[in-house]
Amino acid sequence: MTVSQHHSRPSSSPIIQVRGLCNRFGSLVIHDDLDLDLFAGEILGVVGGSGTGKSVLLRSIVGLHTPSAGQIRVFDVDLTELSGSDRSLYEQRFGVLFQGGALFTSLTLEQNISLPLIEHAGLSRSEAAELARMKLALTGLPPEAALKMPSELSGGMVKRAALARALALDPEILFLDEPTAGLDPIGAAAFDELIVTLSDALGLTVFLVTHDLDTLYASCDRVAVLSQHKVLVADTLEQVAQTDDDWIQQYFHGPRGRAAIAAQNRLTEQEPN
Ligand SMILES: Nc1ncnc2c1ncn2[C@@H]1O[C@H](COP(=O)(O)OP(=O)(O)OP(=O)(O)O)[C@@H](O)[C@H]1O
Repeated sequence: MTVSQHHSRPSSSPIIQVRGLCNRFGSLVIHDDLDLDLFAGEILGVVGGSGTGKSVLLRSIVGLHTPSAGQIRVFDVDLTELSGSDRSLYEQRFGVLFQGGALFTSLTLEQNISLPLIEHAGLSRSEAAELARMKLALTGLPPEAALKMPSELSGGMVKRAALARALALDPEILFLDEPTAGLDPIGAAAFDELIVTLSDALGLTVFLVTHDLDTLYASCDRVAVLSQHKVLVADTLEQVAQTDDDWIQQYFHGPRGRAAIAAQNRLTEQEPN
């Protein structure tokens, strides 16, 4: 059984519905009438060539970028129509892991994770510290990591700490922007597995922007491909890989694609029946 087969299949109710999304920067059109659904409980991998607007899509959904046009319905509410304070109540149900982790370099890991708990959940310093240590343990970090500064950690540990911070406020939807970028293959595989385990254990829905084919094979229930300013296809890996599109064919069936499929097949063969 592969890691992804451990994961439950998506339910039928979309938790996020993006409709007619348009994003332009001056004369540069990024998204034009883009539609996308994210289903409760699924891990959706979002891929596409460089500059196709994967990060802009993520930032539009989580409220860090105001789209040029379109609707973003989350939990059945159109976030683009809400005022700032109403919107931020919904946004607290999101956890976001940015590229590079974005931890405060002058704070220990425990302080980094305590911060949102003190600011948004109104916890005392000691309550927040206790919960922060629990979140760090959840992401597989040893207890002594709590008092370390980000600069004292390996890249993989920084990612785990940033994930712990994204999970601080018990989000329902986790957004990950290139979570395995910069990790070695072993660290990346361990991080993929952690995402699947946490998604299952915590009932998280995951929106995962990646270039990493191994991540798609190991973690994702569905894959959405951004191309020609839209979501060209959003389906299971097997279906997407068969789509008649130049970029998709090169991506899935080029040398790296073939290597990822071969690695996945070897994993499947090694598993006990
Ligand atoms: N605030 C901004 N102002 C102007 N242009 C922007 C802004 N944000 C993004 N862009 C442009 O929008 C395009 C899409 O950017 P985005 O970062 O979403 O691409 P991506 O698909 O995530 O790319 P990559 O895979 O390289 O990370 C790029 O051409 C980028 O330069």
